[in-house]
Amino acid sequence: MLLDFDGTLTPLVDRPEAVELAPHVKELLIELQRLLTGAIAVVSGRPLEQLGRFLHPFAPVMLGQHGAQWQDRDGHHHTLPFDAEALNGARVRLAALSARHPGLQLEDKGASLALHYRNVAAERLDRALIDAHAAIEAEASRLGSHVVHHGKCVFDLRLAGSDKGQAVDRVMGEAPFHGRRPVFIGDDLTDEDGFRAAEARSGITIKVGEGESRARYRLQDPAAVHAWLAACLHTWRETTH
Ligand SMILES: O=P(O)(O)OC[C@H]1O[C@H](O[C@H]2O[C@H](CO)[C@@H](O)[C@H](O)[C@H]2O)[C@H](O)[C@@H](O)[C@@H]1O
Repeated sequence: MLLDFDGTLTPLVDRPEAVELAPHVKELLIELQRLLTGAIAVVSGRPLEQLGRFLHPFAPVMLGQHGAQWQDRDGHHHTLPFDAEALNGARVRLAALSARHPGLQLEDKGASLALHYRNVAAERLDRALIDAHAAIEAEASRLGSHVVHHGKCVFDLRLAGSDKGQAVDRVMGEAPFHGRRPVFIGDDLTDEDGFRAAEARSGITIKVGEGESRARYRLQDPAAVHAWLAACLHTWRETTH
């Protein structure tokens, strides 16, 4: 079971730090983890440290920053290499830009940066989008190590060289996932790579919400995801007794 986080496990909220996973959903996920003998992973654009905090005490296999960060069997975190000093330059310039645009928020993810525009007022949005897009593309060209990904009300300056498809391959190559059929659930463009990789392994793919997708199935929103997971848990419990 491979789950995206924002927009899939949790509803989207105004600020990245304001997200919360309800205690009953954590309990559900912990139960699923037990039943699936550990074969449950969260594959997210967020950094691992954040994910660990938001999910606690649920502690699944985690892949962060769209696959550029992962945990090994001993729980150690790994990140694709990048030039921290060069990224710091980008961080300083993008922070200055966000200070000039009310509502524009810079998220520092360690190895990647995101410019969120969900809270920019409608009358300022066009200008903010033009400036934010130009600035973040310029930083991607300067760095060479990063690419721009346009997510939900966000420009993500993420590490190149990996995506959620590679994250799925990484997870599925190891126990306890190896040899099982993946189920990938996600809501955003970045999850399409995960769907492709899951399909290649005859997996089940579920898109959350509206919009074009290569996924085979559809759930309306995170509440529907929770209900579906609860139904799976119920059925699997019945069949394993
Ligand atoms: O791959 P995901 O787990 O879906 O992460 C994608 C991005 O999610 C977060 O941003 C999104 O959710 C925020 C909180 O609901 C919302 O305010 C924002 O507009 C969304 O884009 C996160 O902050 C990013 O770092 C992730 O890349």
